[in-house]
Amino acid sequence: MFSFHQEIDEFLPFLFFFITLFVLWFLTKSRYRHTGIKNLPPSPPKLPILGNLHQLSALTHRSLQSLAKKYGPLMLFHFGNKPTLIISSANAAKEVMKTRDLIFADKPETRVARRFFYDGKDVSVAPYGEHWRQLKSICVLQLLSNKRVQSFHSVREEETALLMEKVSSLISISSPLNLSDMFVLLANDVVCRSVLGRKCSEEGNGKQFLNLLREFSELLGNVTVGEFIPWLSWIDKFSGFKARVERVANELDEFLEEVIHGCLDAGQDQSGKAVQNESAENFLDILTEIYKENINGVSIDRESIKGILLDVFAGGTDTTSTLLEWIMVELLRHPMIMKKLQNEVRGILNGKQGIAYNELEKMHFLKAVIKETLRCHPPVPFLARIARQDVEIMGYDVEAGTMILTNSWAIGRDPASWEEPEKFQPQRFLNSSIDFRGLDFQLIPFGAGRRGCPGIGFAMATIEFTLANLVQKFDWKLPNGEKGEDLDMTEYPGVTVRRKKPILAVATQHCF
Ligand code: HEM
Repeated sequence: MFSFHQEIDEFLPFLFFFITLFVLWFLTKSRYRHTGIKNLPPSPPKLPILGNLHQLSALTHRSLQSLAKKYGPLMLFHFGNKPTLIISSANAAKEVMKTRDLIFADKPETRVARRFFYDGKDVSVAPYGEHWRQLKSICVLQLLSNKRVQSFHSVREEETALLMEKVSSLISISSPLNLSDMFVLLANDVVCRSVLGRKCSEEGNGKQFLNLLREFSELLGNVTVGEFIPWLSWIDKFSGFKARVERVANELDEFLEEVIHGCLDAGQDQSGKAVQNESAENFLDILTEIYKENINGVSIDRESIKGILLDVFAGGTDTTSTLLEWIMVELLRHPMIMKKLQNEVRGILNGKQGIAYNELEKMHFLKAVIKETLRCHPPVPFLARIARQDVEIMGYDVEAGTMILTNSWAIGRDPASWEEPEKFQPQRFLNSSIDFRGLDFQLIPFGAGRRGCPGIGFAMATIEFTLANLVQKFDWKLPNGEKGEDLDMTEYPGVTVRRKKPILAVATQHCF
């Protein structure tokens, strides 16, 4: 008989062999479970727990551009332990938003976005699927199609005329004009009148609404530790971030409830309530009809209505005003370009005051100025997506669930796509077919593919018309003899990146 010790002695080599096998199997398995893949994009070194979060500055588009110069146009980041692919070249963007658009048709669900957009019940962060498709097609057909955009022509004319009157009236007091504030008001009045048939800014809490939209953009663009490392979310509470999100979300909700109250609860016009609509059927009327009647089998609930309204108010206000602001900043920095633009616009209009849309079509330099501004200052610098399955991009493996951030700001300044990318040169577009509608991936300020912006036509109609009026009727310069080259170009972070300081300018009436 073997003693116990003898048994152990003989068994030990076997035990050792099996343990080694098990450890090897476990290590291999866990490695593949974590990466699941063979060829990952290059990554900057990361810290435990934080991952690469410490490498981001408040102006994330800039910090990621610098890192892309070192690590290449596809970089794998970890926000906490969340894998995030940063795209910084036109070719890689095309892979994501064209070649494999369907795989990347989902949007990341951040806590802040979920809170603001009623758990993805709107268009912009809704998961890809039937609900999103229905809401997006309602937005396009009922508000943003060419036909609808043309039907709001008189709204744009009236609001632009008001802006011109305001500029004229302020010239006499010869103090600088705050163009930033004027553009926010103009963009918001145009979108509110098109959507609701009335101006939000003229209602009791209208001014507060504009401030709320600004704060909303700032909070939505924030990268917080708690978002990516849930057990550290107490930091967001401690810093007051969570409380700010709650306050802004509640105040926005209150505002949206008030806005739709007239249509949904007060029996529409029958009650003779104090809701003054300009047209019998505006966008909100259509939304509420669908809500009540389930028209054509489409159904939306009250939260979806609020989500869509927030999409179009935010999409139509902050982005449009930010772009107008950057256009004027660049024109004031480049007086020769301003002069060339004025010559074009004044030449085509030949002293005439009103501007017809077919005249805008002839203003090629004006369109080039807008494109060049969108290249240098895309108001929304990141296009966010989620990989819905494992996929390969440009030879690299990307895991399902990876967040994709396409840095359209960096792509617009990529020397591989643009000559002298840091220079503001609208003439580069004069003999070029490159456009911003999502087909030329070196210029994607509106995104591209299924999740691309549906508001391009709406935004461009306002921007072209306003810009043509501003440069036709007035001459512009910086206040206090400030020189263009000294203008502070510091940006303010947010989901929309605008200039940190409002743009102040002095206008003089042009004599025809
Ligand atoms: C200069 C003006 C504008 C800019 C720069 C802009 C930019 C963008 C960008 C970058 C996206 C994300 C696209 C992507 O991920 O591929 C987007 C989405 C969107 N935009 Fe705009 N936008 C502008 C004006 C507007 C306007 C005027 C509206 C409506 C009134 C609007 C409504 C939307 C909506 C609803 C989405 C979500 C689309 C989806 O997820 O399917 N935008 N916009």
